[in-house]
Amino acid sequence: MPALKHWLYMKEVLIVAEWTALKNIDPHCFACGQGNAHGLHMRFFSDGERVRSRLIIPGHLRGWHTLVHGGVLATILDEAMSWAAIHLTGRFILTQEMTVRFKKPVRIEEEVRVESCVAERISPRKALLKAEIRNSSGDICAESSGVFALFTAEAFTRMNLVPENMLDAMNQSMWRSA
Ligand SMILES: CCCCCCCCCCCCCC(=O)SCCNC(=O)CCNC(=O)[C@H](O)C(C)(C)COP(=O)(O)OP(=O)(O)OC[C@H]1O[C@@H](n2cnc3c(N)ncnc32)[C@H](O)[C@@H]1OP(=O)(O)O
Repeated sequence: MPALKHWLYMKEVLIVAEWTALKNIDPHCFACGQGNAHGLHMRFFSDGERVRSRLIIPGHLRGWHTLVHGGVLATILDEAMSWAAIHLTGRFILTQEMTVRFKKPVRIEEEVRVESCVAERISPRKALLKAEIRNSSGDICAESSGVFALFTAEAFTRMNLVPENMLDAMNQSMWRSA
């Protein structure tokens, strides 16, 4: 294989290897459920330090005219921080608090990219997450930070939020790649 072709091939292999698709658990989740007819159908990828997703926000989620509703952007940020919290800390999570800064309008039907990471492991039970949404020009349109409560599988079971059989299934597959 000529050197340039080989280099491009290796680059592609590395890029694919760098960002691994994360396994989806709940098909009904508004943000990541692939079976939710009204949802955002987000799919997530991780490089081990960050989590990211690309999506086109459907027209029915608009606020003003062709602009995406701010609450929808907050949901996207919350979801991205949640997946980062789960995958990068290896814990079940609940969003405890979050702040959002809306910096530029986002248009419906435009591709956006969201990226998130753990900014600080505050304690064994708490982490600070950050996320940002960029438009197709690469501008940061919204950014967030949030405190997430972290739970072991046993502690999350005690919270009684998700049926135990579903939690078991999640616990077995959540930390693996798709
Ligand atoms: C594949 C991966 C993806 C999978 C798909 C899913 C996608 C993701 C879905 C994304 C969805 C998006 C995300 C969403 O939208 S999550 C939905 C939105 N968020 C919520 O509903 C959170 C509601 N808030 C609370 O429940 C509390 O405020 C929390 C729990 C967050 C903090 O409460 P706080 O800090 O004020 O604590 P406390 O002093 O009151 O404690 C009371 C008791 O609670 C227990 N307790 C509390 N914290 C922990 C802990 N960390 N480990 C173990 N136990 C814990 C413990 O018994 C404690 O008593 P003690 O024993 O300490 O004395």
